[in-house]
Amino acid sequence: MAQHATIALKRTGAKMPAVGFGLWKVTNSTCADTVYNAIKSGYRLLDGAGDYGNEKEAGEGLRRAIADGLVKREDVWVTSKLWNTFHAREHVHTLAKKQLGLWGIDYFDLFLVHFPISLEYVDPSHRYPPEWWGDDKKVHLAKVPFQETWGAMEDLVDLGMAKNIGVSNCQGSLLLDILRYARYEPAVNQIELHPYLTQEPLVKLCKTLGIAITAYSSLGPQSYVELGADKGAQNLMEHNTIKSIASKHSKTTAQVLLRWAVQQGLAVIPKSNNHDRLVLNLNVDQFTLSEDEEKAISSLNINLRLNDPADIDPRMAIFA
Ligand SMILES: NC(=O)C1=CN([C@@H]2O[C@H](COP(=O)(O)OP(=O)(O)OC[C@H]3O[C@@H](n4cnc5c(N)ncnc54)[C@H](OP(=O)(O)O)[C@@H]3O)[C@@H](O)[C@H]2O)C=CC1
Ligand SMILES: O=C1CO[C@H](CO)[C@@H](O)[C@@H]1O
Repeated sequence: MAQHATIALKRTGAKMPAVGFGLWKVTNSTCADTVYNAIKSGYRLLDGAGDYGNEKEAGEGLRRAIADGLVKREDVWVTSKLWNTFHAREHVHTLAKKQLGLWGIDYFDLFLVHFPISLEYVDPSHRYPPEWWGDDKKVHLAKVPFQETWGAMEDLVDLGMAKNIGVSNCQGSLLLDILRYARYEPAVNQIELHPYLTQEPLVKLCKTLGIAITAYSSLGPQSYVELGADKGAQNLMEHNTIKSIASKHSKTTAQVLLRWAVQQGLAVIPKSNNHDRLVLNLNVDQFTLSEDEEKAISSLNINLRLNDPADIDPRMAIFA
């Protein structure tokens, strides 16, 4: 099996695979098989979260791959995330334990605070997977200081439940604030990043601080609703700039978009329910974009954010 690129994390030196498999919207009924086949095809990182609602099925696929001798537990990097309703100190440990139980494993390679937004606690025995909204379909903000949540995340490291901890959807100012009090600095910031949202200042800051970046939604807008048509956006996989670069390298447009991120030293976690696409997405190591090609892709930036919690409730504005 070909060796794929990895990114060394600062505190532990752990090598995180640069291309992983994203689990959001991976269909529950096929998730175990999809994960098994992803591992069989060479994926060594799975990116889950409490609210994706498929941790049990993903764990089944992983454990079947281990039982069949395809991999050992230590060969597969499992990332998961703490949902916004569980930020209070007393809930972090309980939820991490529950999520590990669903996966059927005893540690996460990386556990992330999913959003720097705390919502009112909802008992997981009442509703799991968790959501943005309460029973009344309204968002209920809570006031848990991030320092409290981070302290509880650090305890997970001490307890051996998470080998690395990090954040997601965090702006530079919050990262700098966390560094004031962290015993364990965030290893990773998982953020939306694609040619329409290149996030250059944040990428630069994370590089300076030694915080690795995982880019999500690397393929850009997928549906009409997400297109940002008012900003002139279109499906990036159909964009002429990407198409002409892809044809020069005899690659798919998706591979070019993923390569563009990986070549910047970022990790990516593409998701696909389709086996052929899943296989193609992993194979972005065998070609290099020229500097001009990289620049042409980066110049498509229009600061188009597809995943902004403020779209759900304006009080959740976390991006400048
Ligand atoms: N931390 C966070 O807040 C967030 C994290 N994430 C993580 O990032 C992962 C990836 O992000 P996501 O937003 O799902 O977006 P992606 O950019 O990975 O994929 C978007 C869509 O593109 C389609 N697709 C995938 N590969 C190809 C291909 N080669 N050619 C054509 N179409 C393709 C897929 O549909 P199909 O299945 O039909 O192939 C998929 O639904 C998530 O699964 C999740 O793990 C995502 C959003 C937020
Ligand atoms: O990661 C995810 C993708 O984005 C969604 C919308 O904000 C989140 O709910 C989900 O957790």
